Amino acid sequence: MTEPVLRIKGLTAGYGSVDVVRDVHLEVGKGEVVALLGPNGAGKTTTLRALSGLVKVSAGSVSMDGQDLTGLTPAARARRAIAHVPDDRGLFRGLTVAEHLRLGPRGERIDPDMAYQYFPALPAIADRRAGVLSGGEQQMLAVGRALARRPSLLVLDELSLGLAPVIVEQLLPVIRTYADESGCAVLMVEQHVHLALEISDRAYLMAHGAGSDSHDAAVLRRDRSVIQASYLGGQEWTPTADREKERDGELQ
Ligand SMILES: Nc1ncnc2c1ncn2[C@@H]1O[C@H](COP(=O)(O)OP(=O)(O)OP(=O)(O)O)[C@@H](O)[C@H]1O
Repeated sequence: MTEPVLRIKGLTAGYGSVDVVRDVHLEVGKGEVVALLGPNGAGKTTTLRALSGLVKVSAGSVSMDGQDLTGLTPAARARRAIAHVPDDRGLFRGLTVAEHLRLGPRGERIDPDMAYQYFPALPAIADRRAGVLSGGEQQMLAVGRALARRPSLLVLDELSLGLAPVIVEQLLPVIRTYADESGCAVLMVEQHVHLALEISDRAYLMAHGAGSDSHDAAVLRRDRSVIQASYLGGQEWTPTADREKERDGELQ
């Protein structure tokens, strides 16, 4: 079997002396889009931050292309072509779009054309400062900036935060296309479960700091019981989009 781009084994991590993520196992292959799903506080963001070296890991390992990243700083991991788009987007309000697309850790290749290719709306606003952009424009810039680094692993934390669903519906397919065309491995945390599963190959479900086995996204799209159990401990759960359709009488 070919080595996955990202392999997380038995990851236990947290803040101070408290581990909030325990024994999480996860893999993402070349060109795969994998969703990490789960309710608030499940430990999804902590898992992403741990793999990028931003949170203390007390057990387990994170490896990329078979190489253990333990002990590497976040900057060193970024040089290994991990691009992490945090949930606050990580932009500088006073810098323009073009300036953001020239930025990169020292010695790292930056290719603004990648950002402009995947987000054709960006060139027209290249001279605008990030602070005056709409939420959707900011998110295009945040993701575009990550793509400009030509990552092997793209880590996305709640792209949809603060965005209208219609904007999310436009953004997420770009991620799928990018993974297909570039071979980049994508790990994404997303609260819009329904939309995330539309573009994902597989998903892992987290609850109370623990992970799950991998689930095929197509199966989860058809059978919601697994997700229901993960999110609400068995309470009824329906994706927002489907709730709207149900209200409109489209679903039984
Ligand atoms: N900086 C921090 N210091 C201490 N505890 C934290 C810190 N950040 C998060 N936590 C705690 O760790 C647990 C997991 O949080 P995390 O943000 O990883 O969950 P999540 O699944 O991403 O949730 P959400 O979907 O709400 O963002 C929570 O109980 C949270 O309160």
